[in-house]
Amino acid sequence: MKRTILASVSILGMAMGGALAGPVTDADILNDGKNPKEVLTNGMGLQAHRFSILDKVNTKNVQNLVPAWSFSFGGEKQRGQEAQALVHDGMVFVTGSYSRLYAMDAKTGEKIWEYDARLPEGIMPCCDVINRGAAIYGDKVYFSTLDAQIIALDYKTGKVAWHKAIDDFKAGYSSSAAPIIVPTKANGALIITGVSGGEFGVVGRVEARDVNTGELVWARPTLEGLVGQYKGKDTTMTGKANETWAGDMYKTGGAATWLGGTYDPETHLVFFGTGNPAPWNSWLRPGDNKWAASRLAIDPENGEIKWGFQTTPHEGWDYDGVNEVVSFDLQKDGKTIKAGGTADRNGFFYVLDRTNGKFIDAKPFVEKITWAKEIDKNGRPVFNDDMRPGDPTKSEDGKQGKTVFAVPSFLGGKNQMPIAYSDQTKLFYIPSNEWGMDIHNEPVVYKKGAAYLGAGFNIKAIFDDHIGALKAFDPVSMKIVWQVNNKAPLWGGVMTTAGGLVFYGTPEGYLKALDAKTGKELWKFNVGTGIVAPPVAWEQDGEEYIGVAAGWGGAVPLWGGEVAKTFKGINQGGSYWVFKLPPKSAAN
Ligand SMILES: O=C(O)c1cc(C(=O)O)c2c(n1)C(=O)C(=O)c1cc(C(=O)O)[nH]c1-2
Ligand SMILES: [Ca+2]
Repeated sequence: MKRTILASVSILGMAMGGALAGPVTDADILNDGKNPKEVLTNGMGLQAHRFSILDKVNTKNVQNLVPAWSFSFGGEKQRGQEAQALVHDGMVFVTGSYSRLYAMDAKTGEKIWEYDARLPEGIMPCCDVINRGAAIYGDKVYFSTLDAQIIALDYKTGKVAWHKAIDDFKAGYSSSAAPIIVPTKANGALIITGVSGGEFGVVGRVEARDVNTGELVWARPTLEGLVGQYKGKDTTMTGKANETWAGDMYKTGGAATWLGGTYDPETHLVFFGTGNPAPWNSWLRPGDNKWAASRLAIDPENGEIKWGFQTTPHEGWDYDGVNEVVSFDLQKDGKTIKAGGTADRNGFFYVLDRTNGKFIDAKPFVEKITWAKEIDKNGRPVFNDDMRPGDPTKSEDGKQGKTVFAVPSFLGGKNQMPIAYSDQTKLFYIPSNEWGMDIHNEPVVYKKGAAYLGAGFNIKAIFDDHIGALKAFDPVSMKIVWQVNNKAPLWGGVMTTAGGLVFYGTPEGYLKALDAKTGKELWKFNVGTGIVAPPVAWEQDGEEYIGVAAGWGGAVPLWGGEVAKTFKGINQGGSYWVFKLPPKSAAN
């Protein structure tokens, strides 16, 4: 009897795409999200739905979920574990916050190998030691490090295949995002990454490298007035110099691409968001400051910009526009539109036509927004002028402009934690935060490798009972369908499944499962430290496994001002947790 069941499971497994052994191919990458035995991309599929087609764990049995294994990241000072894991060839790959990469046995959690990038003294990450995950292709697994390097390792042994510098960490560059793999016609599969360092006046860019050698194929600066590169030669300029920037300000203008990108095979476009323009003090840089606080669609063949959409022109509150563009089919007025959904740090959820960047709609996903009244029909915010921190040169001593209380705080309606889109409910699930800040501007001059803000701030709660709120958002009605509040700010990503579930973690240490239709809490488990990473699911020997990295940290404890003081009790750490249903007899 048992043999028959096993045999039928494996036949089904083959029909759905079995567990892959050996090198990861273009087809495997393009198929990610459709083969439940593998998780090959950040986003659980190139379009970043974070939707698992698995339904073995579902609304009826999720309350029985128990730990299968847990893995310690070991070492000292562990914290800020923001990475999404990858699963391939019976192995789980996850990056740790101190630029480490761990390979574990997917069934037992046993360590297979570990790689420590050994960070030098003097690195300058703005927002804690963090890393959001790896990429996998061929026989290699890839990740970038806080000292702005990118490293390829043999995925079976952890041996270094190549190692390249993205940029100079002493100039404020770092790297915190998971790279993405994109198959191209002209240059085969490319590994595409961004840069971090907007708080130090770096020059934001997206770049693509050869997966086999790490050689640079193209680079695309995000700041208007700078010239792109293709195979060592200059190409086109991004926009026109000084059209939306004054003087030379664009040369240290930020717009870092620090959250990484997504790729849409249907339009063959790579989408990257861009961070704050530098410095934060917006009085020093009159104009819209393109392409900071924007979304860019880039041609993966050569790095050309196909379209740009700026969410916060003349940004002045650190509303980085890096948030991921999730490609989805929008059913509206009897038509199917190739859309992109994105929950911006500025508190508005945008739906764009992803073929051309045309604005479709934007509505708030947080309860309160003060910096803008609304988004107009062209997609441009209608500013609340008295919510822009005052010009310091207009103050009595010229040193500190007027303080305003702006909502959301600079840590945003949403920050680094990725949203999910359910192919089943057609809803987006957004880990959001409701908070504000006192913010003022100060004079500042650019100095290489020094903080370049020209602002002071203090984040404060706006409601008594919650800061975090997980929202189910309908991109057709542009309304919130349900929300579940959380006392501490949510800082971990979301996964949704064909089992009708939404999984997410909280700083209080709970991994939770909700009913995707109603938001009803169906299960929770405390992992003993705050969760700031997105969960994943995969199938192993016919069972569904659910994994998440645990370890409180990231920007909230560092920059949370008054709010951070209330979370002193949450322990940091570093571990990977995996759950599954107990054997049939135990679960009834
Ligand atoms: O402008 C930038 O280059 C940049 C980079 C990063 C980063 O690399 O993590 C963050 C931010 N900005 C930022 O503004 C921010 O709030 C933030 C939070 C976090 C985090 O991981 O918790 N990173 C970053
Ligand atoms: Ca920033």
